[in-house]
Amino acid sequence: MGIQISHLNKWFNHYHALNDINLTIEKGELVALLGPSGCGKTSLLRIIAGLELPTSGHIFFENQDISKEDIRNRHIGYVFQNFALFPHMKVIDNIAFGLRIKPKKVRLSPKEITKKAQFLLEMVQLEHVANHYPHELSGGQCQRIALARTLAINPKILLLDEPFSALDTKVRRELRRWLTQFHQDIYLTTIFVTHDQEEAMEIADRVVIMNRGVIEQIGSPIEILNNPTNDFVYNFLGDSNNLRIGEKSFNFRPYEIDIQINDISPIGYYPAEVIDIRPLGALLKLVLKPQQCTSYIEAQIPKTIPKIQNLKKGQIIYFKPILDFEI
Ligand SMILES: Nc1ncnc2c1ncn2[C@@H]1O[C@H](COP(=O)(O)OP(=O)(O)OP(=O)(O)O)[C@@H](O)[C@H]1O
Repeated sequence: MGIQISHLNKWFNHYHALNDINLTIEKGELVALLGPSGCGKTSLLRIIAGLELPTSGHIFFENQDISKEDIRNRHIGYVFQNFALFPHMKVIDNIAFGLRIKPKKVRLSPKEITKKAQFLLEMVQLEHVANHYPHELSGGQCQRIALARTLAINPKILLLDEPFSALDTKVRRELRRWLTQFHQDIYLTTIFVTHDQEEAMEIADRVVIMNRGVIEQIGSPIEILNNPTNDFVYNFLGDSNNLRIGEKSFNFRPYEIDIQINDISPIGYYPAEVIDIRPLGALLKLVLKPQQCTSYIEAQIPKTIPKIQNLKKGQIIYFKPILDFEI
């Protein structure tokens, strides 16, 4: 189901938590709401779900204005951080629960309910834990069961509010990959709230960057990364060096830098002292102090580049920002 949000505002007493939000989400799209704590992501999600009413503005599901519609008529699946499974119920019964409590006239037969619950367990690739209890599962498995339990009621829209944020980094990475694949299979309109830019970039078709109740930019991960529309978006999307040398100012990412290790300065390069060298996955992170500046900058260079193999702290090297935009 497609979603359209038009001129939506939310005030909490005197606080303008959402300020003229306009957003169209296509059917089957996975959109991430990304922004710092308190920017209004959860408020927007809760208003879409019907848990909260907007102060003004409209929400349309497939061109139908549902702004005042009860939550039960919105056909929403909502999964959040620490989504609680019923601890005294086996996994399979947790998933079947929503189907079993439906009114009798629309309820499936017990056999059909079990079949559907098993199908959902297969979808989240956890058939083997059907008869386990929640406390016997890992955090990542619990969140996948939470998703299966939510999908059991056939939602038209899936809302995920920081569903992986309570998990450790490695599990989060696995679940991100898993979710992207899963979403491609089920093709369900999905809104994913996160404050983690890496997570948003990795899973979303489009990213909505929010800040203090307004939308700063909407675009695909590549569009946003390559063409940030303002300083907030640029700085929010990752580390950046803000460097002033004489009359010139540069903004560049730690990986947007070229390093030369020569005895004399190549044209267009600046001298800097190597302050620190740290491994960072496939990269080396260098902290540099440009000679004409008082502040430090950070450079990230592929570990395998031969010229940096024997780099030492205290050494003078030459650097040049690349892909920089000069101010
Ligand atoms: N029920 C409420 N009453 C008063 N203020 C609220 C209420 N809910 C949210 N707010 C305020 O609205 C702003 C946006 O909150 P919201 O939870 O939507 O932000 P968020 O981007 O989801 O943040 P986080 O990432 O920390 O969850 C915050 O300043 C918050 O204090």
